[in-house]
Amino acid sequence: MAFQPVVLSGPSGSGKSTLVKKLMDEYKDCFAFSVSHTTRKPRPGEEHGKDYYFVSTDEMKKAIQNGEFIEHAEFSGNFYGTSHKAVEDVGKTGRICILDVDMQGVKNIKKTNLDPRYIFLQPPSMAVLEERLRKRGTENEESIKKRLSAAKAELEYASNKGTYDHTVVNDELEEAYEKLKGILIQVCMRAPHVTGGVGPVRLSAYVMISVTLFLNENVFKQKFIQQIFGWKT
Ligand SMILES: Nc1ncnc2c1ncn2[C@@H]1O[C@H](COP(=O)(O)OP(=O)(O)OP(=O)(O)O)[C@@H](O)[C@H]1O
Repeated sequence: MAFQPVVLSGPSGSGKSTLVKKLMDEYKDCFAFSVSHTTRKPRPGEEHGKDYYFVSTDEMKKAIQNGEFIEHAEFSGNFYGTSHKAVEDVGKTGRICILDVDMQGVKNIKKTNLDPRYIFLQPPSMAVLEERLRKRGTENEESIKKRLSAAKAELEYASNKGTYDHTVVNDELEEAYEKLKGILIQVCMRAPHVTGGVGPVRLSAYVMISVTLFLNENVFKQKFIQQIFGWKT
């Protein structure tokens, strides 16, 4: 059984990398990024097939024409893309594939038959977003302005009903993280939301999920569920 991939999107500075890092640190066997293709040259230490699939521009263009990519983009003269196969490969390992993409990536994915769960990470306000981007210290003034203006468009797009399956407001980091985990449990279960339940509801949900996952031999996902439900192994 392959799990539904998860698309995590949100303005630059909304906290996507921060939350995904927390998730991967805590549940490294449950989630993975797909390996992207790029036409840029490998940097020292980067491995083909692990960090990226390094391909020539000709190969990349052909693959794009063949419809092999879920989404692709060009940045400073190089192509980058996520192939259908790369996402399928993650699914085959029994992990949930996380795609961290911008609004354009979401629009492109919506044109494919990937059928992921779409999660929007929303900053508490534009003022907080600006403050976080400034504090991060990675952008110059021009880049901050560009990101804030893109953020407005992203928020507007996200406000259209049905664009995203879930919205997580990243105000308090721990709260946002817990909410994200609750959504991911739903992806694991492909069943209605149960994390808000207490006592017997949580227990029966836990038993149901465990049996399902056991039958599917996804033992490490049982661990994920156990940890999330507070039953440490
Ligand atoms: N809940 C939070 N409270 C305070 N600071 C936060 C919170 N979440 C993230 N941050 C900080 O905000 C900054 C932006 O977060 P992060 O780099 O994860 O965003 P991003 O969405 O991955 O951005 P980009 O798309 O540009 O990669 C980081 O410095 C991070 O430490």
